[in-house]
Order: sequence, then C-alpha cells, then structure tokens
Amino acid sequence: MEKINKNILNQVITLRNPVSYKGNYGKILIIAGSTHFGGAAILCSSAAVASGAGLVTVATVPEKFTAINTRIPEAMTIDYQNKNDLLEAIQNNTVIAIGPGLGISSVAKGLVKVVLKEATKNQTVIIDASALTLIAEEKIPLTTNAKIIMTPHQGEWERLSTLKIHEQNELNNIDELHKLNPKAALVLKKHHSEIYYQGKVLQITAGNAGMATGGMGDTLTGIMAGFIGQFGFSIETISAALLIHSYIADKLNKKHYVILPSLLIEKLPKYMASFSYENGHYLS
Ligand SMILES: NC(=O)C1=CN([C@@H]2O[C@H](COP(=O)(O)OP(=O)(O)OC[C@H]3O[C@@H](n4cnc5c(N)ncnc54)[C@H](OP(=O)(O)O)[C@@H]3O)[C@@H](O)[C@H]2O)[C@@H](O)CC1
Ligand SMILES: Nc1ncnc2c1ncn2[C@@H]1O[C@H](COP(=O)(O)OP(=O)(O)O)[C@@H](O)[C@H]1O
Ligand SMILES: [Mg+2]
Repeated sequence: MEKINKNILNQVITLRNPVSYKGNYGKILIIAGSTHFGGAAILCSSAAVASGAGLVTVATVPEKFTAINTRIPEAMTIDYQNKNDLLEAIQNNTVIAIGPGLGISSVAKGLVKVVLKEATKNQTVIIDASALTLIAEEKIPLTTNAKIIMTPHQGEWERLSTLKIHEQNELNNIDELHKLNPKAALVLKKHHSEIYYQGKVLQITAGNAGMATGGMGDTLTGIMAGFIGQFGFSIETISAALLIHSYIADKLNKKHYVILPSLLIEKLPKYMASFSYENGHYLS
C-alpha cells in the first residue's frame, strides 16, 4: 500500500490565476442536514467554503436556513423537498455532496435516488454518512453517470460491503468495491485512512485520536467537495483533500487535546496558502 506524501499538497494546491473568478473554482451542491443533524450541514458547507469552493449551495430543510445563513453567509440555501429547485441545483453544480446529517427518512432515500439518476458524467457525486447507510440498507444500486467518491467510516463500510471491521483488509476492500461499482473511488476513514481507486490503494500516515469527534467526517466531505470543485477529479486531488484534513488536525493536536471540526475549518485557508506559495505556478 503506497503512502501519500506531503508533496501532494504542493502539487495539487496551485496558486490562483489573478484574472480568475468564482466560476473557476467549482459550484458545489451540498445535500445535507435534517431536523436533528443541522450541525453536519453547517460543518460540511463551511468546510467547502473555507477550502476555496467558488460557490456553495446547501440543500436542506427550511428550518435550518437561518442557522446556515448565520454561520456561513457565503453559502446559499434551497429546500431539498422543492423538486424544481433541487433538480435545477443538481443541473447547475459541478460537484454534489450528499449525506451528512441527512438521516434515513423516505425523503432522504428519494434524494439519494434522484442524485444518482440525474447526475451526469461531467459531475462528481460525493456520497457520505446517511446516504451510504441508505444505499446499503435500502439496496439502492450504486449506478450513475457521474464520477463517484464514497467516504465511509468503518461502520458504514461494513454496512455497504458486508465486511466486518476485522475483515476490512486491502484485498477484501478491493473486491467489495469492485462489486459495488468498479469505477467509484473509496475513501475508507479510519486511523490512517485509505483510498481505493481503479486498483490503486493509497494511505495517509497523518491523523490522530483528537479527531474522534462528531462532525469530523462531515468536515472532510466539505473539503473533498471544495478540492474537487477547484482542482478537478483525480486520485491526486482526493489524496490532497484527505491529507490536508489530517495534516491540519495533527498540527492542532500539539496544543489541542480534541480537534474541534470548526477550528480545523477555520485554519484551512492559511494552510492552503502555505502549500500554494511553495508550489508557485498558476492553475491553467
Ligand atoms: N453535528 C451533527 O449534526 C452530526 C451529525 N452526524 C450525522 O449523523 C448521522 C449518523 O452518522 P454516525 O456516523 O454518527 O452514525 P451511524 O451511521 O449509525 O454509524 C455508526 C455505527 O457504525 C459503527 N462504527 C464502527 N466503526 C465506526 C467508526 N470508525 N466511526 C463511527 N462509527 C463506527 C458504530 O458502532 P458503535 O459505536 O455502536 O460500536 C455504529 O454502529 C450521519 O448523517 C452523520 O452525518 C454525525 O456526523 C455526528 C455530528
Ligand atoms: N483515531 C483516529 N485517528 C485518525 N483519524 C481519526 C481517528 N478518529 C477519527 N478520525 C478521523 O475523523 C473522521 C471521522 O469521520 P466520521 O466518523 O464520518 O465523523 P462524523 O460522521 O461524525 O462527521 C475521519 O476522517 C477519520 O479518519
Ligand atoms: Mg460521517
């Protein structure tokens, strides 16, 4: 299993072209949140904004609009139960992240199905949390024209793959991913998370137990969306998003026993600037 080197951050996080505008940095739709899990939508969308996404729209329940608009004024909000607004948003965004705090209601199930059906080959769908649970428990086929990135923790991967945690080794994971969708990328979140994509297996060696707190995975999903929106879909971009999340957490862990996801999010622009400066060339 190949280790992901810190150099990937310099390679992926390129300096911005001075004449660019927000439209060059990805339009992100985050379908997240429900009555009891508003925080997941806030963390995911603020991570997307802080990681540099050009435009972020959050599709959620209207009761969470005020909280989202107050915490993240940069993001727009739509009601995911308004079919026309949702379909328009699916069409207009380049990256769609679905799942954080969505819950497993019939409404949530319908949202997962609509996204898989409507997303096109030029789009990336990031599937996390409740969306993964729904795919597993409702046996929703993982078929779509879009590029897929799944980001399960080991419990979610157990539901999806039927592999018990002690059975989740490299070969078994490759086999089960192949059965689910051979074209999908799998980010298996754990201590030293792993990426499986088209036969390649990569691993980060960053990350710490201070990250074991609710909302840390929702944050990674937002970073992943922001990175894919800006830097394009590739295994390098996925690696950089996964690494910067744990890299910042390790820096914070020196002085913070537990890493608050909102603090990690606040630090993203500063760390991204440090890596882009070292790299020194413009996005083409
Ligand atoms: N502030 C908010 O709004 C927040 C909202 N959130 C939202 O809550 C929703 C539910 O997501 P979830 O991950 O909390 O619960 P779930 O899908 O039931 O999975 C847990 C099951 O898997 C097992 N398990 C095994 N290994 C594991 C591992 N490494 N990490 C974690 N679990 C592991 C575990 O085993 P156990 O601990 O019981 O032994 C249990 O059986 C989802 O939409 C999410 O976005 C959260 O993000 C929190 C902050
Ligand atoms: N002990 C640990 N070592 C390294 N990383 C960890 C550890 N515990 C949690 N993490 C990381 O924190 C994140 C937790 O994700 P997840 O369980 O989906 O959180 P949530 O759904 O609450 O947002 C993952 O990126 C995982 O790799
Ligand atoms: Mg999660």
